[in-house]
Amino acid sequence: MPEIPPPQTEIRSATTAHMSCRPDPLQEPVAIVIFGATGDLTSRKLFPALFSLFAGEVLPQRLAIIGVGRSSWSDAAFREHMHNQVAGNASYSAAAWETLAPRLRYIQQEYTGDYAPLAQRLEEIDAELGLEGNRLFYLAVPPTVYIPIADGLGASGLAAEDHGWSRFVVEKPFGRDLASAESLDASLHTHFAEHQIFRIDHYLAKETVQNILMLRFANTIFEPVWNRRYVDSVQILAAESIGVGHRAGYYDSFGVLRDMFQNHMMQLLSLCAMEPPSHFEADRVRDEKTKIYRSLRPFHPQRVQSDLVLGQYAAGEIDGAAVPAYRTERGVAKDSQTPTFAAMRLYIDNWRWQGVPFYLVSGKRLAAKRTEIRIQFKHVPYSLFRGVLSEDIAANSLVLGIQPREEVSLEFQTKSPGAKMCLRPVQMHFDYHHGTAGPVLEAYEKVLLDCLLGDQTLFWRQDGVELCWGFLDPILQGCENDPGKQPHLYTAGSWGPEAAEGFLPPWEKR
Ligand SMILES: NC(=O)C1=CN([C@@H]2O[C@H](COP(=O)(O)OP(=O)(O)OC[C@H]3O[C@@H](n4cnc5c(N)ncnc54)[C@H](OP(=O)(O)O)[C@@H]3O)[C@@H](O)[C@H]2O)C=CC1
Ligand SMILES: O=C1O[C@H](COP(=O)(O)O)[C@@H](O)[C@H](O)[C@H]1O
Repeated sequence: MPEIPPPQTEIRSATTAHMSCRPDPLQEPVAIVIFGATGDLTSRKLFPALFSLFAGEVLPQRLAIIGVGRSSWSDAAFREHMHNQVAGNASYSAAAWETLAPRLRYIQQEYTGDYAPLAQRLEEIDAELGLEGNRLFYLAVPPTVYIPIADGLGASGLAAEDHGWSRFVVEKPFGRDLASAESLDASLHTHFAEHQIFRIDHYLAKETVQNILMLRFANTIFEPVWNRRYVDSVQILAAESIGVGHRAGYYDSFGVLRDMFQNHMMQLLSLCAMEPPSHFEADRVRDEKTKIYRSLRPFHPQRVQSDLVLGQYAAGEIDGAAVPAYRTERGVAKDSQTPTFAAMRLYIDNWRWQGVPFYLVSGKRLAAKRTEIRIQFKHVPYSLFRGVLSEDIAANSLVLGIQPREEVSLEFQTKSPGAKMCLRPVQMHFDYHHGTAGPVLEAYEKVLLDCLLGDQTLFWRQDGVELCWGFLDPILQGCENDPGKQPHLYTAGSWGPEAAEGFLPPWEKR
């Protein structure tokens, strides 16, 4: 008998048109001013991304990367620290470093202090390097100092756009509830106009996340079935194997709902559920996302019990290594009730999605790092193979893999070769990296590039931020005021608490 080929079909790239996807070199001179330059985000993400863009000849030649912080670092210490962050990277080039290093400067600054000396120093660097007054202020600092920094920049004239542009980039969290998000926004708008404010969600810069809109709206075959008639459920999973690390102080007062759901999970949800915008343009795209947030069915108190499972990791093992319980992590309260896991079933009250459950699941210290979106289609309405097939016909699913592999796979049924009518589930599989002409931009490279281009398409707009807080606030209050809603413990290295099993079946096969 001939050997049956493996049940996997690979799709190859049909064209090399994506060659033109390499970013165009930026011409406009700029000073990139990073507040919190001595911190974790700058070291691990921002500087490596900037270095990679510079080595790839995307950043302009007339450039300064200016670290700002309370620590008394010198330019030399800043350069040495940043060099250590990139020296071992694949994109490292000694020649690029030699060219970039003189463009790195450090300025000591109290965040609540007088910003006149900072403004003066920026003027001097600007004049020295010919930066034409363009400034990107990136806040890689704890959210408690967002407002003092905005105030300082405003008071010293650095928010004004009289000579060149001035942009203000903030990391999440944008507040910790609706009221604080509104008040943060009001403070920022005292000094900056909306077109100057870039609210980052680095998930939007991940390749496969951007691909959701391309897949849906650059093809005709998916959209006709992308609705309640054919879709049984949509499952959005963002699983992490890491714990809270050095961020316990922040995390223990925020928890998974504020840390992952208010932002990344809501963005993934809206990209899957939104209507096609009339144009791929920042406000048209964000208008459609906003409509989804407005259509979220509110969580009544009973639904906090039935449609939400919270968890917190207990000690366990991941990849053969022992992992401590959340409550024993440094910086976490010994009796902490902060959830590190949540599984939520929500509904979108509009014509397209009426009755279709969306399952959102995210947690730390789970069995693996995996972010994916599964569009689970309905079963065939009627089987003409009854009595012929011994097994049930599995429903189709389309899986958009975001991490660790960026891929798309469609699962469907075929006949197994042979004399009998036997089912064979197969996958059509597209690996995002297959046939790619150039390196895929890392998320922070894309974020920084778009900030420099002034393109807000992949950034939050304040109405979306507020609508998502408006949806989550009653849930958070319901959980925090209900002693019966304490998180279920789950073993680190598992797929979450047993109580969540019904939310994203079947866990073990993932
Ligand atoms: N790290 C990450 O992976 C991610 C971080 N973020 C967000 O980015 C921002 C920065 O995060 P991260 O780099 O981890 O933060 P860090 O805790 O490393 O702090 C960054 C810098 O801010 C200054 N700083 C620290 N604590 C205080 C304080 N209480 N008051 C004033 N300044 C302080 C310090 O610089 P100095 O003392 O020199 O002034 C520090 O180096 C946060 O808003 C975070 O939520 C978002 C996504 C991922
Ligand atoms: O914003 C955050 O995201 C990370 C997960 O990001 P990823 O790109 O590694 O998936 C998460 O660990 C962190 O708690 C959260 O603040």
